[in-house]
This record gives sequence, C-alpha cells and structure tokens, in this order.
Amino acid sequence: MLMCCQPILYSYWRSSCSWRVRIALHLKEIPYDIKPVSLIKSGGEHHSNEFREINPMEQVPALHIDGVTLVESLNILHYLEETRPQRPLMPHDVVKRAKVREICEVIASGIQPLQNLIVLIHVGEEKKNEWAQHWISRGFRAVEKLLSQSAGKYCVGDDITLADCCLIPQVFNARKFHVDLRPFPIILRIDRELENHPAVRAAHPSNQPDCPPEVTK
Ligand SMILES: O=C(O)/C=C\C(=O)CC(=O)CC(=O)O
Repeated sequence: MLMCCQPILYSYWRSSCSWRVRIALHLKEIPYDIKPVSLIKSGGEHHSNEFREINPMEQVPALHIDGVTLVESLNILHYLEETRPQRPLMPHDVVKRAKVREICEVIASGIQPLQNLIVLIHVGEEKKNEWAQHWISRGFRAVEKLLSQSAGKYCVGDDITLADCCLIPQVFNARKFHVDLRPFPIILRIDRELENHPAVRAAHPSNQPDCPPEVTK
C-alpha cells in the first residue's frame, strides 16, 4: 500500500488556514490523508504535548510531506508550489506574483490572526463578534481596494492563485461573524465564482471528516 507515503495534513474542519492548504492540495490533485486536530475538544488538541512537537506554535495546519513536517499555511502553500509545479498557483509575471503575495499577506498577517480563536478567547464572549467584525471589515476594505487593481476572474488575473486559496476561507469566516459584505462587491464576485469549484467544495469545512454531523444537515 502506498498510503504510508501520502502527505498527512493536520487539519481542523473549520480552520481557515487549514482550508487554504486543502484547496491547494485539491487544485494540484495531490492525494493526502487528514489527521483531524480538534481546536475545541479537551481545551484544544493543538495545545497537547504531542501536537506541540509537531507545531510549537500550537496551530493548524501542519503538513507532513517528503519526510519533513512543515507549519505555517503560507509556507506550506509556497512549498507545494515549488515542489509540485502542476496546476501552477503563482503567475509567471513578477509583478503579478508580488500582487498574489500582497493579498495573501494582508489576509494571513493582517486579518486572520486578529480573529483567531486564541485572540477571541482573550477578548471574551461578550465582545468577540464585534471585535472580529471590526478587524475583518478593516482588512477587507484593503483587500477590495487591492482587488480593484489586480482582479480578473479571480484575485489576480484570470487564473486561480494562492491569493484565492486565502480569500475564500476568509470570506467564510466573515460570514461566520456576520460581517456586512455588501461594501465588498469584488470579494463577493470572486467568492461566487469559486464557491462551486470542485477543489474548493472538496476542501470546504462541511466536507471534512471531522465536521460534526449536525453541521452538514
Ligand atoms: O469556531 C471553531 O470551531 C473554532 C475555531 C475555528 O473555527 C478556527 C479559527 O478560529 C481560526 C480561523 O479559522 O481563522
């Protein structure tokens, strides 16, 4: 059996950063196994001693691939791009490449960490929705502006790139926190464009083995 040699993705169904990597794995048609890590069960399995050995930052995703374990979703995305050039997710043009990285960074550094579970726990139940809405809206105002200059059918031009792998899960999170998305027509258009793409669907939280059955109803 070749199963032992497939990449293993440490993933949580609703984690937007895990979802970024799942989209890229599906787009590139790389078979992989999922090892679910619950961010909820027992105070969070990502805080266990066992998982800390996999990722000292105590976050998902982590990807075991080619005999190494990689952490940080953007790092993983770029590794996949460098080692699996099939179905490229970066443009050839250097300026377009920079534009892809720009959108990825705004989302991965400027939005997602501020609405991450560890931050929301610290902010507290009462304030967490307003907090998440504030930071996602602020970041989306920048993303919308950047997209107005870079987007074609997708975030940068007419091909799916790593920027789209980051955008789609962040839109899902925005909806989870009831962010008003009406001021972001380009973000909404790209989300609609991709919501039924087979790779995005396969990677969607509701299609994950650790998605609770009541959610998929
Ligand atoms: O509500 C839950 O089930 C708990 C955690 C998450 O979804 C994941 C995050 O907080 C990080 C993220 O996706 O941005």
